[in-house]
Amino acid sequence: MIRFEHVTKSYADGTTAVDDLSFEVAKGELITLVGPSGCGKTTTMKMVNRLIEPTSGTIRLDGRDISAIDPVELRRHIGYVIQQVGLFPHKTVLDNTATVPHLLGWPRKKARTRAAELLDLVGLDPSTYGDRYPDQLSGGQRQRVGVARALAADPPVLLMDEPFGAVDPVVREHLQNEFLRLQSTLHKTVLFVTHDIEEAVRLGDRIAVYGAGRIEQFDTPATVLGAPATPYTAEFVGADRGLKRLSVTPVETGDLEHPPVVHLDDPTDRAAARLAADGAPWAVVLDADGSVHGWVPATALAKKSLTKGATVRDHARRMDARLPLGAPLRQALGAMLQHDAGWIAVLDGDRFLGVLTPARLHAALRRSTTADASNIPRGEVALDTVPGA
Ligand SMILES: Nc1ncnc2c1ncn2[C@@H]1O[C@H](COP(=O)(O)OP(=O)(O)OP(=O)(O)O)[C@@H](O)[C@H]1O
Repeated sequence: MIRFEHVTKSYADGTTAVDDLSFEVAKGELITLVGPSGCGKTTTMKMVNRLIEPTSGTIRLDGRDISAIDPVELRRHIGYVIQQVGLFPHKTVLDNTATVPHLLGWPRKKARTRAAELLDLVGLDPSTYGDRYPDQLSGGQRQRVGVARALAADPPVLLMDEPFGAVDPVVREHLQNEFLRLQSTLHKTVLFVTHDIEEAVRLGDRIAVYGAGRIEQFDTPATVLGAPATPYTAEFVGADRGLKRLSVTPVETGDLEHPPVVHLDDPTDRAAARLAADGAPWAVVLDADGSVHGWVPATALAKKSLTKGATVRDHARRMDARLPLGAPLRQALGAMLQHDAGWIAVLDGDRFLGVLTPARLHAALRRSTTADASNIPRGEVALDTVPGA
C-alpha cells in the first residue's frame, strides 16, 4: 500500500533527516514509528502526503509514484492527525469534523450527517458536543475530534503524528483503546508517530524503531521486544522489555497442556482409573454443559473410604481462572496471580481447550526471545508445573 524506496531527505544546512529509507506497509496495517526526538519520524510521515518532498528516492501509494500525483488530490486520500489537532477555533465541532467533506464539495447536509456519525464513532455525542467550539472541549475530546475529522472522508490511509501526545496518561490510554477498537473495524493503513515505546508496542502491528535518520528494526512488537536487532534497539525498548513482551504475546493453542478431563457426574472409580492410566496427578473437571468447573486431585479420587455411587462432584474443587485463546500473556499472568492458581483454563468461546501453566507461560514468552536465538534449551530454564491452587 505504502512503499518507500531508498528515500533520503537532506536539508541545505547539511542535515540528513532521513537516510536511504526503504520499507513497505501493507493495506490495513498499523505501523508505529518510534524513536528519540529528531530521528526523522515526522519527516517520514510528511513525505507521504507531500508536505515534505524527498531529496531522492521514490514513495509509492498503491504502486503509484506519489511525486506524480497532485498534492491536493493525494491528501484527499490521506487523513492527517497531529498533536496540536489544529481545529478551527471559530468553527463548531461539527463543522470542524465536516471540513474535508466540505472541501470535497459534498452537499452540506450529507457532510454534516457524516460528521455526526464520525463524532459518534469516536465517542462524542454529536447532540452534546456538535455545537460546541474547540475551546469548550477537554484536551482528550479535542483529540477525538481530530481523529473524527481525519476519518470524515473515509481515506484509506491515516497519518498520525503523536496524536495522543498532549493528554495525560489516563486519557491517553483511553484514546489508544478507542483507536484500536476503531481500527479493528475500519482497517485503515496507518502510520503512527510516537516517541513512546509503550504506545508503539501497544498500537503497532509492526514497529519501526528509528535511530538517526534510519530504521534500526522493523518488526512485530513481540520480536522487537524479544529479539532487538541492535544494541541501540535493545536500549531504546528498555531493560524491562521482558515485561512489555507479556502484553504483546498471545496465548496460542500450542502453548497449552492437556491434563485428563473428567466430568462432575462421572463415577469416582472411573475417573480414578482415567487418571491412573495417564499417570496424572489431577484432572480438569467439566460440568454437564462442558464448561470448566475446576479440578480434582488423583489422591482424592483414589481414597479407599469412598462411598458407593460417589461421583467426581463429591471431590471436585472450583477453579475460576479463565482466559480466552489469543489473550495476551500479561492477562494470563494477572489471572494466575489474582486467583493464586497454578494453572488457568483456556477457552475458545465457552469451549475448554486446555490449560496454561506457569512453565508453559514462560515457554510462550520465550517464543521470540534472544534466549531462543542463542539456543538455550527450554528445559534448563523451565519452571515446575504446579497443578491446582
Ligand atoms: N527545515 C529544516 N531544515 C533543516 N533541518 C531540518 C528541517 N526540518 C527538520 N530538520 C531536521 O531533521 C531531523 C528530523 O526531524 P523530524 O521532525 O523528522 O524528527 P522527529 O523524529 O519527528 O522528531 P520529534 O520527535 O522531535 O518530532 C531533525 O534533526 C531536524 O532538526
